[in-house]
Amino acid sequence: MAVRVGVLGATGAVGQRLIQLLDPHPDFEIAALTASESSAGKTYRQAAKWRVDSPIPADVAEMTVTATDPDEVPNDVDMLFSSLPSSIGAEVEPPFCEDGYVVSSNSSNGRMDDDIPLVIPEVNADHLDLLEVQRDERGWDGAMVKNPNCSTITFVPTLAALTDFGLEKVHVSTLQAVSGAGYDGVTSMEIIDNAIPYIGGEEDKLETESRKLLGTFDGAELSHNGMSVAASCNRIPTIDGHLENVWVETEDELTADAAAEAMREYPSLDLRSSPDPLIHVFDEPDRPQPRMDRTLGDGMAIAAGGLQESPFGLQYNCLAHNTIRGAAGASVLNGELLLENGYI
Ligand SMILES: N[C@@H](CC=O)C(=O)O
Repeated sequence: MAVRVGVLGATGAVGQRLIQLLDPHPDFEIAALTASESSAGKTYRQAAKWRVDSPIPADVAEMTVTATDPDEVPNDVDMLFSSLPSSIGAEVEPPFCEDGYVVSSNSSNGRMDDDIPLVIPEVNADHLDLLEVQRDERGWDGAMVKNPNCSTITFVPTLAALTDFGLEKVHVSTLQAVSGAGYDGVTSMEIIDNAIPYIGGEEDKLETESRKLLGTFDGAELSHNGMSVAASCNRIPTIDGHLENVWVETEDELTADAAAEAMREYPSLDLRSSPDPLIHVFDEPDRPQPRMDRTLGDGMAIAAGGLQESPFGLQYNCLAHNTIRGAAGASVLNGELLLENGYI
């Protein structure tokens, strides 16, 4: 039987992607939609300005949107997918967990908290056991798991494939699509014929989240990975798909061929939304490209290419669909992991 789920922040860009992915999902049934007070009481069709590239699901369109409040969500809803703005997430997600809901959240609040698992299932599924620590410390009946920021998700799986070589220093420069900023994020006058070499708070997310994701959990505490990471983030006029240029210095010698093999062989998981292969490595020197490669693996694969040895270590490019693998798809995948591990 499908698990009844709710979407918190259902009218926003990631909320809409969540609905697009959850509506046909055989393990989940959308049973609650929440948004701001101004949307409460409206049908979803009235409340959301639907902009996803497939029709609004007919059954979801007629559902009534409620306020984002535990008292408004039916008790038989077992899991919540959250894509709230972080300031609102920080305020309302914990009360849902106290009330017994299991929350898979894309919101950035709490991602770096010691007792909140930050998870990419194919990379660090074992960090989910941190939920036992979380429940002990917070006294929650529910639980909270976070997925990382979209630009972090794009490069961390490629680093995970290289950990056996001993990661020491990582430099990453991003070319991020406009959808990452949300529908009203950058105006057309700002971004057409332009590139903006600043995305507020983004560099810190890449630098800190990557070290948490590649850290080790000993059953009680999580130690962050000791590698150093420097990031530089740029907004460019693509719609979807974050492209990143990466340089990695390792303890052991790392050739481009060995890196390509490690990435190609990096295992996927037996979860519905996990693609196989997880990392698609291109031999063509001009790939991956956002428009051509962002939908690999239904938007859940990581693409890599341009692997070469450089004076700053291994150099390569990687790409992921930022609103699918980098946001809504990441939360759904964490939901599948929670389900498989008996948290629902
Ligand atoms: N913070 C990211 C969101 C991911 O798509 C961005 O600004 O691009």
